Amino acid sequence: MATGSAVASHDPKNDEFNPFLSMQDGFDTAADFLGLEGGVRDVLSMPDRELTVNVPVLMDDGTVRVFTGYRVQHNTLRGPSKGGIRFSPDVNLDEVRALSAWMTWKCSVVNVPFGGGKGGVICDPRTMSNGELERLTRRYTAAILDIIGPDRDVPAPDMNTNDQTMAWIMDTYSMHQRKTTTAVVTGKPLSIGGSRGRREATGRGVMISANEALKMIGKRPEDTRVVVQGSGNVGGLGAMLLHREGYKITSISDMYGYLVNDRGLDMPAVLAHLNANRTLEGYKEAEYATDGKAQLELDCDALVPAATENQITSENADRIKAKLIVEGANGPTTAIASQMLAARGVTIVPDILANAGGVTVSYFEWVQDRMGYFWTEEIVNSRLEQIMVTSFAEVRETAEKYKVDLRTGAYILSIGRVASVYRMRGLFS
Ligand SMILES: NC(=O)C1=CN([C@@H]2O[C@H](COP(=O)(O)OP(=O)(O)OC[C@H]3O[C@@H](n4cnc5c(N)ncnc54)[C@H](O)[C@@H]3O)[C@@H](O)[C@H]2O)C=CC1
Ligand SMILES: O=C(O)CCC(=O)C(=O)O
Repeated sequence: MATGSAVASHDPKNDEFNPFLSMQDGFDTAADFLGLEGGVRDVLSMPDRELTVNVPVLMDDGTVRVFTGYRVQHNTLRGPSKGGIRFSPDVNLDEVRALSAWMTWKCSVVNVPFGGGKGGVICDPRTMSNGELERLTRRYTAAILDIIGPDRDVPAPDMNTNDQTMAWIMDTYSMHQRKTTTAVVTGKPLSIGGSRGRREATGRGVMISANEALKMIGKRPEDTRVVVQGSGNVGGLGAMLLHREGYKITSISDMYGYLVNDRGLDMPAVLAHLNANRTLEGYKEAEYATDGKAQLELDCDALVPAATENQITSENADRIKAKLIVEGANGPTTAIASQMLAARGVTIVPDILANAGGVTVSYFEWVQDRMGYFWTEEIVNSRLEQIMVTSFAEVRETAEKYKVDLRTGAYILSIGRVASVYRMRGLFS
């Protein structure tokens, strides 16, 4: 069997920015600490299954365009694969492979009974109408239909997809099954089997992780100035919840620019402005700037990258001023940058822990759909808090035991759990 590195496109100049290689760097380090034997190591370092589809979509102007999409299932040892679907012009197979592997480790860190999967479609949703997005979503769903399902692989929202996208997926799948099957996706609208609390869950998990990290480094939310990159589901709602908790959000961005106010932003007002205008620009109570890269280097106590991969790299790691980074996005810090920051004593709460609130409440949604019995928001939030706090403590204990940073601790904990299931189930021979 080939090793995982054989599947990643290898280009020495761009290796730092290949998310799959970044993921493998963390995997290899943890596998060395765990002394993982060859066969288990090989099988866990590469995806179980990769599906590429090219789907024709009727555009509003009467033409037909073909869109390429992927669904990668990294691992199903602990349960059905689980993970979001993103729509973006930057989607590529190595990215989806990395994201699917991170889902395996994430589900294992928070100990929910899923493996990891991820999907993506190369498209620019900003230039597409609602009708075009619906037709694309339905054709993509039909193309991956054979490999998804409540007991196989359960998609969810990610960048540029939302509860409406999940409703279309659920409906398309259900039409083909000839029965309503709500548990095929999570992150759905409440009226069709969504869970209370799922929309805010990833941001809530980021907030809980920040609270736990502050306890660890001996700081209080009121004394913590936070810069947030991204103002979508994770960044926007995460910033709102941090603000409510007493943190001072001094800057927030979207893909076009960022706001700064050293006295702290009024987050409800910022999000109301963003909802009304689709841009942060024009918000009166803060400065607005467009050089997004400079935002990450602003003076602050904590940085929450909640947009996309490869934002903190060997290029800017030395100029990052934050002493705490809570990774809302998947893979925002490259492996090299992570080492540079660790050497400077910066604490990083890694993505597979910090943003695991989303998949945790997705798990709750899947359970509720299968029971046909729905929980109150208080129950969802308190169970989420319990899982996040326990997982943080377990990652911290593992990191202390092996004398490593939190990222390596999280990888050791999660890969160790998956490997033990692998040994318990036995090899198919
Ligand atoms: N939605 C979810 O439940 C989860 C999402 N994530 C991860 O969190 C990240 C963000 O996802 P969502 O908030 O769901 O996406 P989203 O589409 O709701 O929001 C993305 C935000 O990032 C901004 N953005 C995109 N590229 C940027 C750039 N280069 N610089 C600055 N801002 C940029 C966009 O303008 C937008 O504000 C992704 O890495 C995703 O994989 C992780 C766990 C769960
Ligand atoms: O809610 C889920 O199932 C997965 C969300 C996701 O894609 C992620 O955690 O990166």
